[in-house]
Amino acid sequence: MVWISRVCLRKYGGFVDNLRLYVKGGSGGMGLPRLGGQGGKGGDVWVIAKESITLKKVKDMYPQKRLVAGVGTNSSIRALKGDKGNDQQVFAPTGIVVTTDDRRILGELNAVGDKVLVARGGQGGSFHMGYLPNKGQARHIRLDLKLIADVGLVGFPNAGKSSLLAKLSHARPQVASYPFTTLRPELGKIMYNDYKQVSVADLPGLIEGAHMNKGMGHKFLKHVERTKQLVFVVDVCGFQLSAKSPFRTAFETVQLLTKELELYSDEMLSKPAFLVLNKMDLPDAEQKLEELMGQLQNQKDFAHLLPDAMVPKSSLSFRQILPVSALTGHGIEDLKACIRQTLDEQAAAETADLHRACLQELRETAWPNSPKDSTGTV
Ligand SMILES: Nc1nc2c(ncn2[C@@H]2O[C@H](COP(=O)(O)OP(=O)(O)OP(=O)(O)O)[C@@H](O)[C@H]2O)c(=O)[nH]1
Ligand SMILES: [Mg+2]
Repeated sequence: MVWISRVCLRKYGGFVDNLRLYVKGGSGGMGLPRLGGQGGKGGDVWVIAKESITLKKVKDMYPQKRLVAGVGTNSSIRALKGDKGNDQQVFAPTGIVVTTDDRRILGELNAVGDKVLVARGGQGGSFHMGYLPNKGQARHIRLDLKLIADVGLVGFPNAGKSSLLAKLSHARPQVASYPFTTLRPELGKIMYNDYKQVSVADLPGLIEGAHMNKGMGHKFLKHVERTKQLVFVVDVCGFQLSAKSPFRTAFETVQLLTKELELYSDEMLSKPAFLVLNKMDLPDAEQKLEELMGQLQNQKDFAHLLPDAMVPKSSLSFRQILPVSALTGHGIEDLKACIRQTLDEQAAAETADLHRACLQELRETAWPNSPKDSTGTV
């Protein structure tokens, strides 16, 4: 069955980022006892990554909400071995994680052409099975879209995330002076002089209490689960959601954002993170920046500013703290350079890890009995 929250659809303008489908492999064909014939295997159901497709299109493409593969043909006098049933293929965009209803991961679609087997066809009847065929595997699966970007922008509403994306890249996301202007994730690409491209995801604003489904909740955080870096975008002059909500200084905002990420998943906080203090063109900005730097250096002394439940367990150590103005462009080139440098360092570390693993494997093959060396040096 295709599942999609109607509220979500209404609220986020038809953007579909998850889909639930019923899939069933085809049953096998009957064996032929008289001549020892074997029935054909039932067809399988596959999810395959394809270009230029969205989950919304997938949803529209399968209004029947069920995908059942073909049945294997029976064994007969003319064809003792029955034919395999037709496979069913569901095309989906890249960036999809395919899970069962109980969240067991069946596979991921990271590149065009990646395939995940989601329902196996039943075996055809044969001598060993008393010539009776097996039914195909049947279950519900979920296709969950997680954008694949190098960098994710996270921040409270109105902090200037979309303005920053527009300054960093050619993307033109909607920008406005009210909270929750961005209703769905947007991607942009930073182009460097050496033609390297780095993708950046702008997300709808997070607010305190997002883990309790306040505002847009946590659901969009899944899109930054796989990014390599996080950029916290904070209005240096603070933020107030509405007249009834408390005013939050930049320091409190950093704490609250860290808490929300921590509540979503500890892994989020293990990524390299930058703190971007936006709106440095505003009159009080320099003074606020100084105040914030003092507070960040002595975080424990200022923990009392928020109720205990809102203070994160661990404090984030940012790779860099960058004052910028998405309006004037001040500090944007520095931010681009920091992002690039860290990505290059991460890539170099990954390559070194890979070399170490290859060396270790070579060593184990060549000298199976040699002691293991965690550094991989042969
Ligand atoms: N003065 C000043 N205003 C800015 C700056 N950056 C953004 N703004 C303004 O702040 C408001 C919010 O900007 P957005 O880019 O829409 O903020 P956002 O974080 O994407 O907001 P949501 O999508 O609601 O989460 C807009 O009115 C922008 O023009 C800046 O550097 N300086
Ligand atoms: Mg926005």
